[in-house]
Amino acid sequence: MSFNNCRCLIQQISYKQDRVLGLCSRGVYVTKKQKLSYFQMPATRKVFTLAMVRKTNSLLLGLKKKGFGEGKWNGFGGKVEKDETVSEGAVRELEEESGLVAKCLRKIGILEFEFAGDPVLLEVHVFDVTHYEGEPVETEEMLPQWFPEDGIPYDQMWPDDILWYPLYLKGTKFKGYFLYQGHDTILEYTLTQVEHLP
Ligand SMILES: Nc1nc2c([nH]c(=O)n2[C@H]2C[C@H](O)[C@@H](COP(=O)(O)OP(=O)(O)OP(=O)(O)O)O2)c(=O)[nH]1
Repeated sequence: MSFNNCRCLIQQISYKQDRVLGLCSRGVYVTKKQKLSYFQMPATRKVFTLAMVRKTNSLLLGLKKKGFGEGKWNGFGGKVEKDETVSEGAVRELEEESGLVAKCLRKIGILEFEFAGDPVLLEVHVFDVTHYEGEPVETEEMLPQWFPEDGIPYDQMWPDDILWYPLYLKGTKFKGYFLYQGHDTILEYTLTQVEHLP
């Protein structure tokens, strides 16, 4: 375990006799005495998939009709279940949410999301899908629609999307970390191009 699991905002205040060292990304004030035990506590990690479906110069997005991310346009995906691999989860979620059956998946990114005050870290594996069978259909969760690559509705999407879509669209693999306050504000982030992904 390392201290990297916890990222501190520079917000130093005094707290009783002990000195508060920072406000952890999980929204908890950390004192010197608490530092070791708290910083060594890893976030609960949940693994998700996100399938990006593409054809020439167009991208298929779905309007999320309910649940997490409701009202936002996004790729298709969800939680990976215990008895499946990440790729199997990506294929299953894409079919459940859009009716499409992926014939070829290429992993293009890994994104991590934390929300201040929430101990859960979301690990999202992003896949490019250019070969598939079927036609997109509206499902309980998503309303699919094709968008031209130069007309992506970023103002109705997660705020991080406008940062990493350009890498995805030019075929660059990437890794990113985003710390959110609520669902609309990015407090801090890192985004890097990588050669290989696990
Ligand atoms: N583009 C984008 N996608 C995101 C972000 N954060 C985030 O979780 N996602 C993706 C990952 C998943 O594909 C999806 C969330 O999955 P979900 O909550 O719908 O999962 P699920 O269908 O298994 O959940 P459930 O409703 O069945 O409980 O949103 C983000 O900031 N940007």
